[in-house]
Amino acid sequence: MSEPQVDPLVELRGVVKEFPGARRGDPAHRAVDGVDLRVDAGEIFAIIGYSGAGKSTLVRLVNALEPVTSGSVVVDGVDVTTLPEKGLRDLRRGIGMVFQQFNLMESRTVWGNLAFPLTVAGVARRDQQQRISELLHFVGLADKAHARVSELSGGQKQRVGIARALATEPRLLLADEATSALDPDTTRDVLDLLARVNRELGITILLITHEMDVVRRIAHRVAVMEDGKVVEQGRAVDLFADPQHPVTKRFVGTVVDDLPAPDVVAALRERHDGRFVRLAFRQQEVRQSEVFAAFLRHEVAFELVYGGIEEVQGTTFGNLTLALSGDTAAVERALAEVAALVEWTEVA
Ligand SMILES: Nc1ncnc2c1ncn2[C@@H]1O[C@H](COP(=O)(O)OP(=O)(O)OP(=O)(O)O)[C@@H](O)[C@H]1O
Repeated sequence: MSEPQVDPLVELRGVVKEFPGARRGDPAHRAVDGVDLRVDAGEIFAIIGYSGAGKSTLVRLVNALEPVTSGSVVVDGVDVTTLPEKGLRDLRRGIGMVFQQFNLMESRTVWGNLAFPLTVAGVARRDQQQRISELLHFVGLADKAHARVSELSGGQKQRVGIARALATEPRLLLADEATSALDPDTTRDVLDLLARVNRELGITILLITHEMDVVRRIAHRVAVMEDGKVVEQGRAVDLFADPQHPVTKRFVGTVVDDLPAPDVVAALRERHDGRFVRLAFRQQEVRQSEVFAAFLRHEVAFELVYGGIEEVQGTTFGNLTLALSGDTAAVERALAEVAALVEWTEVA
């Protein structure tokens, strides 16, 4: 079955960005190295990579804060690499930005921070009132309108940051490490808010992060960057279930326990007899109960010693390491049946 056609909102083709070397005569530094990327209207697309991978530079090319060295960047049907000044202003008005350090006017009130982009966009004062009030309700800060930003918590500041980004009704939101300065609970709240922005307002979100948990929680699709290149991209569920590139595997490993480390296995062996096998649950259709029933039918005792099941965009997957004990032949028979349901590997 072919996927339904969705219009791309952002399309990068063969994009290269070089910065001049630090000293004269130094070779140019390629921060973005031949990137092809397509963000569909209505989705949450994540770019993940370690520090220096080129994520921030890539995002700055999308809103044309930096010119590309070569390649094309098309946003909402317009090639931004050739836009004159007026076109750039229109482009940026259609793109909301959310930053790691919030970039708010700290000494001004929440209201003042939200009024600013509206004034710049030429929205009359009486219309600003209505819009700001809607925005504050949407982000859950209706009672903070007249508080100074400096009095707010980090999570509240980021809510203001998101409200400000939404003020001029953009089609696209660029979020650069929007939750990296926040604690885990606050991160969850802010990610929930971004998911609502996407779902309820229909705004496309391109976010960059170095945390796979952010991807797991809200991204529909993801691109993994290393050394300026996209090394792997696809649906978030597919990348979690079957990462190919070593960098992707490392990122997925931060969220999903893969195999217990050798010292963990050694410690587990002191407490558990029998064979250790790892079961890889990769599809929603495979129910754990069916797998466990196979062991029970063959009178094989099992104990879960490591791993866990995660959920990504409604699909469950994960790895469970079991200690199996029972008659050797019975264990073999049970594993033969289990192999028809899930992939299993011996844990040495
Ligand atoms: N204005 C600039 N001049 C020179 N080099 C730059 C400039 N901006 C970025 N770079 C270099 O380009 C590379 C990619 O940087 P970039 O900030 O895009 O990476 P990143 O993946 O966003 O990492 P981080 O999360 O640390 O910001 C780095 O080697 C960086 O030093």
